[in-house]
Amino acid sequence: MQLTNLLYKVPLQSTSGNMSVDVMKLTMDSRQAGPGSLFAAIRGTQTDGHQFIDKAVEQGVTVILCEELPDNRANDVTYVQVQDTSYALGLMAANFYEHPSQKLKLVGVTGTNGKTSTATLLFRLFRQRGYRTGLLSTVQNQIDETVIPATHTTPDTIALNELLAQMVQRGCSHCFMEVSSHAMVQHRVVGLHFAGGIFTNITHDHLDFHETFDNYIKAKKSFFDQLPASAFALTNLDDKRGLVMLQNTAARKESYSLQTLGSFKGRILSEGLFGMQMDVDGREVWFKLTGRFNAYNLLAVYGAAVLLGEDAEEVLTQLSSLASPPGRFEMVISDNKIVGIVDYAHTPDALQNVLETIAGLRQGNEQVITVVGCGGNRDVTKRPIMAEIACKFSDRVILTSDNPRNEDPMAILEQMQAGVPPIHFKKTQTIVDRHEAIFQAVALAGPHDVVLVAGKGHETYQEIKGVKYDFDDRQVLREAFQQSISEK
Ligand SMILES: CC(=O)N[C@H]1[C@@H](OP(=O)(O)OP(=O)(O)OC[C@H]2O[C@@H](n3ccc(=O)[nH]c3=O)[C@H](O)[C@@H]2O)O[C@H](CO)[C@@H](O)[C@@H]1O[C@H](C)C(=O)N[C@@H](C)C(=O)N[C@H](CCC(=O)O)C(=O)O
Ligand SMILES: Nc1ncnc2c1ncn2[C@@H]1O[C@H](COP(=O)(O)OP(=O)(O)OP(=O)(O)O)[C@@H](O)[C@H]1O
Repeated sequence: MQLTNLLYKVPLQSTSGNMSVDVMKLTMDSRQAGPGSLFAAIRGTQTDGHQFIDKAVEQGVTVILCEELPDNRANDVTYVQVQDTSYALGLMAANFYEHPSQKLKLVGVTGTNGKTSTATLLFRLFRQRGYRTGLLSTVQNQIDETVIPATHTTPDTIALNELLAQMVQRGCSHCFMEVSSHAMVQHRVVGLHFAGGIFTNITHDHLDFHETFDNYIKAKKSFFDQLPASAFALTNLDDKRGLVMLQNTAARKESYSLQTLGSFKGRILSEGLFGMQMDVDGREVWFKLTGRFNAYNLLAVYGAAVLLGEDAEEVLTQLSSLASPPGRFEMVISDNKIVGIVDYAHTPDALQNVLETIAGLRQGNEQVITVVGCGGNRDVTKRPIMAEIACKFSDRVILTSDNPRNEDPMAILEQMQAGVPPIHFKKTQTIVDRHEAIFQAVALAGPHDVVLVAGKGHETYQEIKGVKYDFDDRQVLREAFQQSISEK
């Protein structure tokens, strides 16, 4: 695409060099730059892309997009200076891929918890209704039946537009995507045309990146601020910040609630480990998913589908047959009836929700045994809080490693231990090795007891010092169940 076309609607500060050059590729990584490509220099969290401009030029790059022009400029390279490279790159990526988001009904889901569940349920529902559909989520990206591994919750702006373009090419009519707060701050969705936005909830998370809760709220809200008037903005009225999210949106304001009068209303009538009965806008429906948090997700999915023009009754019938997304309250039951639950709860709020849900489903005096850890190189403030929550709602707790990444696993566990109240010391154990921790939890369990393995959900690896080792909580649980049965 000719550079001038690529720069359509991009606010420029200055340019130098040939503006009629053809750009065949966009990249924000100098290592990927070469002849025919445009290298966007982005100031990141670890380093400043401007430092790699010379490298990109050495490799024969055609265009440099930057905030600060280098002193020594190459004659055969075009330089485009903008105020904010990430923002400009967002607009350019949409231009480059010819605005795929305008050719789809694109719905974004944002919030601390429930994004993957809500987006995945929408994706499955729309596929079941016969639409070719796309999904961009933490667990995986998908174009109809084709699975494409995901590296981020929200891909970078180039990858994102490319994926949307592939969806259009494959005849998709809808795409459901997660919009993380990181994506908003880094302008990953700038230039996209959304048909709708959904807010799930906001609680303590990612303060390592946003620094204050206020900044985190602002990042989430900015998604709704940028929605067009033609879109819907569907919020959770039961969340304290539900209405704040919609304060400045141009989109049509819609809401859902389990407690008050929203555009879409739900009520849990009864629930068990294997499903729940709800009243949704006056219709009684049985869902395979359980727990109050899933009631919110289902209501958001139902509301969004209706706002996209689908028939309410048909939507509810089809939703009732859908199962949980991978690693979200996923059950593994042993032959001797120990109930294993693998859940991606890696925030204090999610952990509390899952444990409260389990407590609500208890029928007798079954024990709840929780195995939980916290990731390394991420928000440290949640570590003691998660340990405290685990203790408050469980009969036995095993603190263990999550993805320690580059941190010392024992140091993370010490920070978690600091949150264990003295009255709970006796029921708490620390086992660094996650495999051993899960085996120990199963060894402590009897029939009908619940072993909750929290934090890693669908992940099939454990990341230790830059290496991803094979590790799947569901698989380890199955092995532990087998061993416990052969020993008894
Ligand atoms: C904190 C964060 O969001 N980081 C993302 C960011 O990296 P960064 O800002 O640290 O980049 P950097 O390493 O400082 O480099 C700055 C620039 O120099 C460039 N560079 C660097 C080296 C070089 O030799 N040449 C070169 O050009 C880099 O390509 C980059 O453009 O930009 C990179 C390129 O898009 C992302 O891959 C990276 O995601 C990292 C891997 C990450 O872990 N992100 C997580 C925190 C994230 O985004 N999470 C949210 C979900 C959160 C949730 O809800 O759970 C997500 O949407 O996935
Ligand atoms: N609506 C909800 N409210 C609160 N907790 C939820 C909700 N939905 C799911 N959860 C809990 O949060 C965990 C993560 O759910 P989910 O993956 O859907 O959220 P997410 O927002 O996509 O998080 P991430 O981007 O980190 O994957 C689940 O395993 C469950 O414990």
